Amino acid sequence: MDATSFCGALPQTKLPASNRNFSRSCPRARSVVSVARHSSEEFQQPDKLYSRESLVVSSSSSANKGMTASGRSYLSGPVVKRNPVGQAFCAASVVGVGAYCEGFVDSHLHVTEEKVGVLLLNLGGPETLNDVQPFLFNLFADPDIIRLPRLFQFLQKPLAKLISVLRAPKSKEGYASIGGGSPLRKITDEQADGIKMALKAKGLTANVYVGMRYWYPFTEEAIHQIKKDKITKLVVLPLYPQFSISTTGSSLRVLQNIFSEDAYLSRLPIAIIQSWYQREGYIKSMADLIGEELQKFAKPEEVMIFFSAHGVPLTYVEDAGDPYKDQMEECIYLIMQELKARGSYNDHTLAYQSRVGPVQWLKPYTDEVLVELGQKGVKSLLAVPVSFVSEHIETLEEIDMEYKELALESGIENWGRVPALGCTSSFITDLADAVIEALPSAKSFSTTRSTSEESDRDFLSYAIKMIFGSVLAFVLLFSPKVITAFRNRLF
Ligand SMILES: C=CC1=C(C)c2cc3[nH]c(cc4nc(cc5[nH]c(cc1n2)c(C)c5CCC(=O)O)C(CCC(=O)O)=C4C)c(C)c3C=C
Ligand SMILES: [Fe+2]
Repeated sequence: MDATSFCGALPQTKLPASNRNFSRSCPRARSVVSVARHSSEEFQQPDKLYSRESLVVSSSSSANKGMTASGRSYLSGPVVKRNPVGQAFCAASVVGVGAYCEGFVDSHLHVTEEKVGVLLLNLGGPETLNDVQPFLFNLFADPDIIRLPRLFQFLQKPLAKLISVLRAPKSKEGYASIGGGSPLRKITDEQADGIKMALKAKGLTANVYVGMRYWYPFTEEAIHQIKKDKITKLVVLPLYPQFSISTTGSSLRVLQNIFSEDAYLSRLPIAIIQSWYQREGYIKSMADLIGEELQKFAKPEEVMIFFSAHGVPLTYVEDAGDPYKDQMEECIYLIMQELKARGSYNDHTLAYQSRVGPVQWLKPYTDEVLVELGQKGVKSLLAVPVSFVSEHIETLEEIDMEYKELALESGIENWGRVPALGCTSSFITDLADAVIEALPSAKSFSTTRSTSEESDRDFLSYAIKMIFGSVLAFVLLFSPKVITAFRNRLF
């Protein structure tokens, strides 16, 4: 077995002891987790900004509840901006990334009698060029990707059809250049096998399922199988380290819809790991990969580490309270702290890639920063994709081809790229630990009901949002900028 790979074979060597989490040493984080274990209601804040369909979302760390990030208090870094999103996924338990499992042995012994399932959530990608347009349709038909006010939601599908047809030729070119399809399904299946084996090696037998948001195997198929297998406890693990409304949030909304309408599923104890970007195992695995790539440069200490994250539209963060940007910044901070602890003091920067459409996205933009760095005289650059843990079109085509070419044209002479984590064994082991830590907090979906007062408040905020949203959508949809964007094929 490849020393760094956990996929494809049972581990030969003794697995490392359960990875501690960065937040473990933080007493505050510990108390957060104990709330998560005993009362999911305390996480629910129904008047928060992101509750399109009263889906309540939350990242699992203390950082997302407006506290100083657990990792930061541990490392005594700067304080993170308070984030407005801090909600639990309905009645299901939300698990702190640093879930502190006192009495784990008891819980563990108990869970061995259960039929445990792990559901990995991911985006999905077209497997052939013929899949590209329908895949894009599914993506743009998602109300968490194109956020229309309720009044205009009847336009969602026609708009998705239009944008997917217009964008398909450009996307097809991209997929053609990486072999004719997305590698996402294969890699995610391998990660699922790896997690299953890592869990087994830790004494927990579990079925691991893959549920994709926009392509096969769809989340609905995975849930169908979970029901068929009569799973008695489920851990939901999105394969996005950081939470975004557009990724984890969207997949959880699908789950919420399915679970709320099914008697068996609504009683199934479920734990959701909303984000895990500050887990020690993840941070260390990222630092390992960066360290290895740095050594390939003639002068590693002179290399600029360039974190490139997938962007989201600015309104997600500024208006809808998406914690994505804060979590991303904290994640980069933790990785850099880890590198410093290992003696690497490289300069670093963070930029956002892959914007789509005419609206403003998180800045700075990757392409613009690369040009600026080249102009400023940076000669060696190591690109680090940081929002996704598999190779995909945006690493293989956008970074490896487009951005590399742009960087070299802009004066950067030495280019490197850190591979995605994929099946790196320390990473897979850490995800398995996250599952084990989450398990005791599983709660059934049906244990909490919203009060009538909450419903009233929801209705009021819905009415306000609908009125303002409609006006905004009208202005946006028919603005010259959007019309120009279509003409210029920005979509
Ligand atoms: C954390 C990761 C991701 C975020 C956040 C995200 C938001 C987001 N994406 C689009 C539009 C597209 N994304 C596409 C592909 C794609 N997106 C991610 C990840 C995130 N997206 C991945 C991993 C992939 C690739 C899957 C694969 O096939 O390998 C595409 C299709 C490709 C293309 O045509 O460029 C689009 C379109 C939006 C609008 C958005 C936030 C609102
Ligand atoms: Fe995307």
